[in-house]
Amino acid sequence: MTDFSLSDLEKIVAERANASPSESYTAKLKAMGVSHVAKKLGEESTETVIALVSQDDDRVVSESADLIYHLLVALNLRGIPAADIFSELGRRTSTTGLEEKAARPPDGPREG
Ligand SMILES: N=c1c2ncn([C@@H]3O[C@H](COP(=O)(O)OP(=O)(O)OP(=O)(O)O)[C@@H](O)[C@H]3O)c2ncn1[C@@H]1O[C@H](COP(=O)(O)O)[C@@H](O)[C@H]1O
Repeated sequence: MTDFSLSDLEKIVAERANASPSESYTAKLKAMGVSHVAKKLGEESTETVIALVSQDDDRVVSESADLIYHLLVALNLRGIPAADIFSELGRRTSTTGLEEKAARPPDGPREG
């Protein structure tokens, strides 16, 4: 068990994004731009899926950590605080997943 949180990692990412790309993987990702980070996020997603269906628990944990780290970097580059994601998840707890899905527009992001 650890009390390390996603907010802690978000702060580290925000700080390291301003470091030199030669010293920081986060800064290197930032220098490559949001499209590159989005591509990396897709790769990490695929690796997580593969781990979930065919690899051991340690690998699932490792790939999930890679995925979450890259998502936090992507959000940082877009200037979106992780708190916005937590707020949205919190808002959704007032309804069931099936009700929330039914209330979504046919396609595209939801408003508000
Ligand atoms: N949590 C992470 C983290 N998870 C994964 N990774 C990196 O993400 C990469 C994922 O592996 P891949 O094989 O997909 O990528 P790669 O081949 O190494 O990289 P590319 O050449 O494809 O860009 C690895 O280089 C990992 O080191 C992370 N890098 C950094 N962090 C956190 O960010 C902090 C700051 O790191 P720096 O920015 O490097 O100082 C660290 O102390 C950690 O807390």
